[in-house]
Amino acid sequence: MVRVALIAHDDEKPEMIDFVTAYEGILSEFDLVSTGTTGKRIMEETTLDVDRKQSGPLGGDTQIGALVAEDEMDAIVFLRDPLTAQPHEPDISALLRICDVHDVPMATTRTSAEYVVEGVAADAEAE
Ligand SMILES: O=C(CO)COP(=O)(O)O
Repeated sequence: MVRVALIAHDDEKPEMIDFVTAYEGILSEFDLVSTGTTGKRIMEETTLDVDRKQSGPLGGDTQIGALVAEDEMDAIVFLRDPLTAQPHEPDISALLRICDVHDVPMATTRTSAEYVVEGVAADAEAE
């Protein structure tokens, strides 16, 4: 099963909902994990089921980073707000870094999210 994390900062949550709605068919085949508020929104507004971790500022990015470190994630969609400083910036940087260390693809924009999700779906299909 393909394992994908879905994370969005507040300004990007509408974009995340739009993205997961458009890709609901593909994403419904995946094991999904999310930070707290993003996951709540996704479950309220789509039929997708996600494993909700803590909200980002309370450690959700760190929990997802731990899954990456344990080789339990195949891809991350992280729609970051590039224009607003976050109180938990060190946690966000740590998640980016651990994805680099383990070569786990991370998409930080809508278009890159489409490529990454389509790519991991195609890989799964080929296996
Ligand atoms: O802050 C976040 C990621 O850094 C997202 O957290 P929430 O999904 O709980 O809003």
